[in-house]
Amino acid sequence: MSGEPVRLYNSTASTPTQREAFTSGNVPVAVYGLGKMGLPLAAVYAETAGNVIGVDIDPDVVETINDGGCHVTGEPELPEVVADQVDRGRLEATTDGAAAAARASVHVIIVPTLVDDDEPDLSTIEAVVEDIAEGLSPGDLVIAESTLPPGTCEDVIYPHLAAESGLSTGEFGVAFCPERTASGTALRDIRGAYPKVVGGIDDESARVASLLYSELSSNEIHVVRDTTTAEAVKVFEGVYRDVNIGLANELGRIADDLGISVREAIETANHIPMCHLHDPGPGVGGHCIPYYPHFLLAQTEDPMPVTRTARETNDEMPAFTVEKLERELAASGTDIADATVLVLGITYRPGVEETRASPALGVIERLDELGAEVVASDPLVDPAEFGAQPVALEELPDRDFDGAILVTPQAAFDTIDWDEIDPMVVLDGRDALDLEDSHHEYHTLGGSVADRPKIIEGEGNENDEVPEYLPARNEDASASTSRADQ
Ligand SMILES: NC(=O)C1=CN([C@@H]2O[C@H](COP(=O)(O)OP(=O)(O)OC[C@H]3O[C@@H](n4cnc5c(N)ncnc54)[C@H](O)[C@@H]3O)[C@@H](O)[C@H]2O)C=CC1
Ligand SMILES: CC(=O)N[C@@H]1[C@@H](OP(=O)(O)OP(=O)(O)OC[C@H]2O[C@@H](n3ccc(=O)[nH]c3=O)[C@H](O)[C@@H]2O)O[C@H](C(=O)O)[C@@H](O)[C@@H]1O
Repeated sequence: MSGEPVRLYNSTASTPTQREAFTSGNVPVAVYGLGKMGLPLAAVYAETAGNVIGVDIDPDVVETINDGGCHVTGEPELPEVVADQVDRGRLEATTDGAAAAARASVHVIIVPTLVDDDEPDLSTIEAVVEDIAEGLSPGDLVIAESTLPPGTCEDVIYPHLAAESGLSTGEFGVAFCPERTASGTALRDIRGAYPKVVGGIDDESARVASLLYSELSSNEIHVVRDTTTAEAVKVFEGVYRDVNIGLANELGRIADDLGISVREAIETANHIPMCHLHDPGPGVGGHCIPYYPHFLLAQTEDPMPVTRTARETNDEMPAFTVEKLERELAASGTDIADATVLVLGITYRPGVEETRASPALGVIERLDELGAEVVASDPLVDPAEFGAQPVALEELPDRDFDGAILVTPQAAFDTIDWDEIDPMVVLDGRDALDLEDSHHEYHTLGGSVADRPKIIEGEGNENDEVPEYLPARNEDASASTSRADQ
């Protein structure tokens, strides 16, 4: 970088000149939070603009990155990109957020927004805002990528930055540009798997953020009216998922009453575009989906019964799962209080080293309450840290279990030779095992798609395309019907 940092907010330079300044490293970018999302984001900023200062409060994280290492696991290509960008001096890390803020002219917030007793916890966000404010200069842009309760940028971040920095609003910009990324595909997602949503506290903030993300991402930039709308987009995506998982779990729970495989019915129903039923399971984990509904529930007087009930349904699933096993054990003459139960999978999703709100925690807790001896296996975390006795997969044939619950289908579980393990009652929470014909008593949550629908090829419709279903926003039903007949 040559000389003073270039500051883009309120810049009068031409757009090509501003783009050139950004991509040639003259717009230093500070990224606050170098975790599962922050490090991939910092890496893509570095490969795009070549002048990134990553900030994390964890000195081990900072040291690892400055040594060219990568502490985030399960992200293809990330270790190589981080090593290369650090080696070329395009990415560095520090624990000093204020010093990083003083050097940067774009500040990106990607630290956790958690929930404490169903109330959003913005303490981490506010700590980062304090750091940024110490180094904020006229012409800077602050971008929040952490998922936030709608209204946070406008009511908390923007005024807080102005008050703490002494700058007046209009001298610096704030934008909300949500992180639409899932662990395991972070680089692909950030580089453009999905359109990038941009909401500015003012038009100039939206302009600068759009310019930056049109360089980072190959996908469209969707500019919405303001930061609150952008915050709502992200939270709504998460609430949509939580509500639909709640519906899937509610349908899965009546599989036995209906005497069907609900999963087979779901897979078949999902062949039409107006149906996108999700998967039943033992619960909803991670520090995102279980939290996002509370970002709305906590800030409206409206009871929001659909959102609230789905959240409650998902929260009940770990206990429901254990009580289903309890019933099946009792039916085979075993009292769960005298049982030894194996729990397979503790992280919230396969291959992701994250246990926050994992259904396994509720499963272990409920088994414990019922008096069972709980043994568990997970290749990514130590079960002993979660109240279960660890067991290695190779030991399973030598152990005596009354029951087992599969919570999270880690890839390593494919190596289990179930024929070598003494018969037990198995409850497969994710339809991940194939034990129908084994010597175990096998049950699932919601049935199995082993009995997939038989598809008999048709002649195909005239234009061989699945007809559009949802009428476009401004079209009336007749127009859309005629479209559907096309
Ligand atoms: N994990 C995911 O799948 C997605 C997460 N998000 C959003 O991104 C946020 C971050 O998620 P992850 O990266 O998964 O979290 P994470 O827990 O993996 O990483 C957070 C990092 O921030 C650091 N940190 C905490 N306080 C800090 C501070 N005051 N200053 C600087 N660094 C600090 C921590 O040391 C940690 O390294 C989430 O809370 C969510 O809002 C959005 C999309 C996907
Ligand atoms: C709307 C949406 O799909 N959001 C994604 C989600 O990713 P996340 O890593 O939280 O995983 P997830 O696939 O939603 O799973 C969350 C939890 O829900 C469970 N789950 C998921 C889907 C399903 O049909 N049934 C089900 O029980 C999973 O087992 C897991 O315990 O949340 C991310 C986020 O915002 O943090 C987001 O970027 C991702 O795109």
